[in-house]
Amino acid sequence: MADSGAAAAKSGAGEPAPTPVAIAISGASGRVGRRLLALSAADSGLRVTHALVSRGSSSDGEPVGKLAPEASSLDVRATSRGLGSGPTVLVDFSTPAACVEQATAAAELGIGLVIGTTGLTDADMGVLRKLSDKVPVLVAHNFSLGVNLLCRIAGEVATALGEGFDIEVVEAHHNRKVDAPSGTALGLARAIAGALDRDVAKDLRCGREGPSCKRTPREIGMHSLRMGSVVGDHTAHFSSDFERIELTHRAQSRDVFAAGALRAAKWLARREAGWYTMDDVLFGGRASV
Ligand SMILES: NC(=O)C1=CN([C@@H]2O[C@H](COP(=O)(O)OP(=O)(O)OC[C@H]3O[C@@H](n4cnc5c(N)ncnc54)[C@H](OP(=O)(O)O)[C@@H]3O)[C@@H](O)[C@H]2O)C=CC1
Ligand SMILES: O=C(O)C1=N[C@H](C(=O)O)C[C@H](O)C1
Repeated sequence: MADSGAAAAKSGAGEPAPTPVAIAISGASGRVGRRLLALSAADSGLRVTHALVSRGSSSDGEPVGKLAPEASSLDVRATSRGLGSGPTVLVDFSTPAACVEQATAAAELGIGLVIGTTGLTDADMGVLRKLSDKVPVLVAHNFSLGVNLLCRIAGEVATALGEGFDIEVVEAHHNRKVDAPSGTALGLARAIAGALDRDVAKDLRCGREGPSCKRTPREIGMHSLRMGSVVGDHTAHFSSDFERIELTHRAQSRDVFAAGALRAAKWLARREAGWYTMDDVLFGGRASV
């Protein structure tokens, strides 16, 4: 590991350094996957055992240093051959289909799951829920502290304002993002809907078009912008006829997602089988901030 010397020094004379948590990264060749490799290589509390890529990936067989130069010290090659024994936790930032496939295989081996992939269907979520009978599973639409705080605050603002405010969520992302609305925007809408006793299945309205699309009082509007290299912006708008509140989070670097997911992996490595969220990691599962 890159700073194992520093870790030994930190642990104090005579104290053995804690055993690093062994992780596999799925989606290792992706935008987030590469940052996961880079940050884990610099973390003496982690050991990367596998860097999973798709069958047919141009990265298959490459040393991980080719995917992220900061990970050149790791003696690991990207592989499409799946997991063997070794990792305690699988960290997945891939595609919905790959996520379900890799997670199912990992759970068979008793490996815990940290899932960052968005665009999962209800059926996909059902599969992951079932896997949590066997292994610890943590699914998060966003691993940043700020977004998880934003969701809580937005729920509290919605409760305090009550009815009478129009609510619209606007998200912006880079032009390579495949799913819309973002998982985070959906999570934000769910937090607001929960606070107001609304139901996203009925009250969420994605976009508006046409001659008769006047908003209804209960609807939560949702709008997705795709442009350039935006890492991830989310705003919840609350507006009456007289005043407006806008709660905004802007991610400035993908490292905020990668660092949050690695923190979650270390936390999950010590947990029993079950279903967990970032609330458990960041706020100890407390109901309010
Ligand atoms: N929860 C959060 O905080 C965040 C979630 N995300 C989500 O994470 C996901 C990935 O995002 P991003 O990194 O930008 O996307 P990318 O498209 O850059 O990366 C996804 C990677 O998955 C790989 N992949 C495809 N199939 C498989 C497979 N069977 N096994 C392993 N890897 C596979 C692909 O490449 P290859 O073919 O080379 O394997 C690709 O590199 C998205 O759903 C995104 O919305 C993104 C940011 C933050
Ligand atoms: O695809 C992305 O990039 C992101 N996806 C996540 C989402 O869908 O919410 C999180 C983040 O906003 C970046």
